[in-house]
Amino acid sequence: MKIIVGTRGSDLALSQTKWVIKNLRNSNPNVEFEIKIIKTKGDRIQNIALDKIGDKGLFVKEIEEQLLNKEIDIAVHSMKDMPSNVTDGLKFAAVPKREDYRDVLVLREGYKTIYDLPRGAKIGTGSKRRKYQLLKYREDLEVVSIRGNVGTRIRKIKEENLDGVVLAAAGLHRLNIEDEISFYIPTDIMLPAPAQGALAIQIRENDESIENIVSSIKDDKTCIEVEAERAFLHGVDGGCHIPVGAFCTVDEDRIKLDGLFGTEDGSRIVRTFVEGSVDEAKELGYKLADIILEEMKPCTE
Ligand SMILES: NCc1[nH]cc(CCC(=O)O)c1CC(=O)O
Repeated sequence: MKIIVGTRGSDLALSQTKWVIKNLRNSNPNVEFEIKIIKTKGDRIQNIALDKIGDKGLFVKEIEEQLLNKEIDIAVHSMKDMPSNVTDGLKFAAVPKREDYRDVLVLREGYKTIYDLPRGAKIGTGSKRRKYQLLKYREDLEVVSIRGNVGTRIRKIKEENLDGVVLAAAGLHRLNIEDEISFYIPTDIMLPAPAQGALAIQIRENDESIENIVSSIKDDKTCIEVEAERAFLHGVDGGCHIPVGAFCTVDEDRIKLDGLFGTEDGSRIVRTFVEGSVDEAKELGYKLADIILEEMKPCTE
């Protein structure tokens, strides 16, 4: 049996796809895997800020089409890039073990932590979630909008004379460039994006044989975390034009889910949490969304 695995062509996308295939091979030694690189709209448009393109699933649409057309059998994405509405005819197979969930700072030479940054330091990020949480913590910082894949964003520290950039730890770990990380931002300062560090393995809805193969690399704890965080994302109807963060921790049979949601201009940001049983991960995500939306109400009416 041969399985065609579709992915974007960025270094990060390829390294995570190879990681998935390596793990699938271990538990399915008789299956052959082949990588197919697919270019998406998000890869083609490089010069516009993501929140200005305003298109959910910018990095996934072309890949999903090939999955539906059976040109590929599996698609590997970063779960945090996946829109909260699932596409008809497709589903996510079991989620494998999550990488580091945290956001990190990559700083220019001379700075080691967020506490070293001088007044007015220039930090690059294209994400409103990162921007408004940074400013909430340190309103003197200057946040500069940047885009591009991980390597490009790190190069921009020198090219655009920044003091640092915010990135996901998971990306740097997967690219084996964790040496670049200066500082892991604690979650009380910065809540990660829903499902940050987790992978999405997407398959056709009724493809049982592929589903069985993929389920061999399922991680139960990650599945619970992702379920809760993405239910929250769905509940607030978040996309990349709005600041949304979520982070679930599992402790035996209990879970705690932190959520953050704000207005597009960052004038209001609400962060709170709920706790409950691991059996109600999804319900807790929606419950937290309701609580936060209720708290936001006075300013939207
Ligand atoms: N938005 C792009 C993107 N999608 C997934 C990751 C990192 C890996 C992950 O979170 O799974 C990144 C880069 C980043 O945010 O620094």
